[in-house]
Amino acid sequence: MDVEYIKDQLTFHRDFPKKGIVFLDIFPLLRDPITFETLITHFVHHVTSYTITKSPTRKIDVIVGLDARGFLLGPIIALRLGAAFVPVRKQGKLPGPCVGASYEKEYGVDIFEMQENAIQPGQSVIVIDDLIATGGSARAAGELVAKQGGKTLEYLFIIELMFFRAGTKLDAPAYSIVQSDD
Ligand SMILES: O=P(O)(O)OC[C@H]1O[C@H](OP(=O)(O)OP(=O)(O)O)[C@H](O)[C@@H]1O
Ligand SMILES: Nc1ncnc2[nH]cnc12
Repeated sequence: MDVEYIKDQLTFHRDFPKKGIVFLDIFPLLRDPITFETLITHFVHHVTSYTITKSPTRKIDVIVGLDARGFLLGPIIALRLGAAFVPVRKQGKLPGPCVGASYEKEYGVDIFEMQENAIQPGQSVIVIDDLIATGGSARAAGELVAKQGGKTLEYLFIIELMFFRAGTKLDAPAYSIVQSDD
């Protein structure tokens, strides 16, 4: 029921940001407080009923959110779970020593960074973003978590675009509320 509710409000834009790309816009979900609440509750329920059982301490220590749309979801979920929130940002945006990882996306190449010691060795981590397309961003984020000694238990997304099903390998399972069929 909540899946259909969320799916109905996702919108697609052809040829954005460049020709040939069908851009998926999640912002309509955030415009409606009931939809936004449904979305967050869905993620929190998934984590508490499924993901947490895979953590040795039965606790999620860190939610990692990806620049920029992962920042809209990650801190809220972190607060609800009593976990830390750690941002992964595009290169040059975070102060102090950082660890980095490069990745290729649907429409370009980028470098992600995370502040050094933002994650402690052995901590249980969930990575969250709005969507997964090629999986390049998620894979780079997982690399940063691993570089700091963290353990990614799961990758969470609102929607998984078809490219991901074509075979990107991550070091932990990916969970998406909606599967795209375009
Ligand atoms: O699975 P991938 O092919 O890596 O693509 C998914 C990523 O692309 C989008 O972000 P984008 O890099 O466009 O940045 P933005 O959030 O700053 O718009 C999206 O929010 C994901 O982070
Ligand atoms: N098709 C798409 N729509 C929205 N964000 C994206 N990020 C990468 N591919 C995307």
